[in-house]
Amino acid sequence: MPTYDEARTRVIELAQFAASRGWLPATSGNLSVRVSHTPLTFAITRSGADKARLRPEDVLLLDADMRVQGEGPYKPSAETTVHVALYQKFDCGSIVHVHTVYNNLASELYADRGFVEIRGHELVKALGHWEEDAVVRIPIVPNWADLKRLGWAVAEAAQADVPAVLVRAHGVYAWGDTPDDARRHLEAVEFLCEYAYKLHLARAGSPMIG
Ligand SMILES: CSCCC(=O)C(=O)COP(=O)(O)O
Ligand SMILES: [Zn+2]
Repeated sequence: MPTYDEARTRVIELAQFAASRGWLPATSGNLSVRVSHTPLTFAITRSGADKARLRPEDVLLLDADMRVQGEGPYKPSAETTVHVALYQKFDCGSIVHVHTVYNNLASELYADRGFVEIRGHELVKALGHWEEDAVVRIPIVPNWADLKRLGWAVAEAAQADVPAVLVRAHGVYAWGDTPDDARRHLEAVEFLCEYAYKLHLARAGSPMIG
């Protein structure tokens, strides 16, 4: 388990990676790394910070009741409720949340179905699915304005074998045992959302594509 200082550094590295891809526009997104299991503590970005330019003081140490440990002027992410709900459901070590055009488009396109389905695509291996002809369903939940409700909804929809949940017309939460795992899962889900959306367009434009 990392120390708070190490977890802060990992959070900043994750944010720099996501920002380099344009996945944290206009101060959106929040990122966290677990520091301890029992009791749960984790390092998470402060609310409203520009995640592309995080300073160490923009990453706060919190407990399971979302109380900031230590002194300081900053409030934790407004979406800390989702991080706590996921840490409590899974034994994961890191959670990343980003807003992108393709995860928004895929969530909107398949909102009524409640999931984005990926069939027989190589990149589902990055999500831990190595079986032949794997079918992976990434759940979609409504974008509840009540953030406690959003946290419950994401945790309820989250499946142990698919490390991501889409929030309709908002963004995606992805997680993993380590910050590197969370990052890999995020990259795979972003790729697959773009693929699912473009495949839908291609099929609509050309009945030859099955
Ligand atoms: C300007 S983005 C709206 C809030 C949001 O969805 C988000 O991810 C960032 O919220 P935070 O409180 O973590 O800064
Ligand atoms: Zn958000």
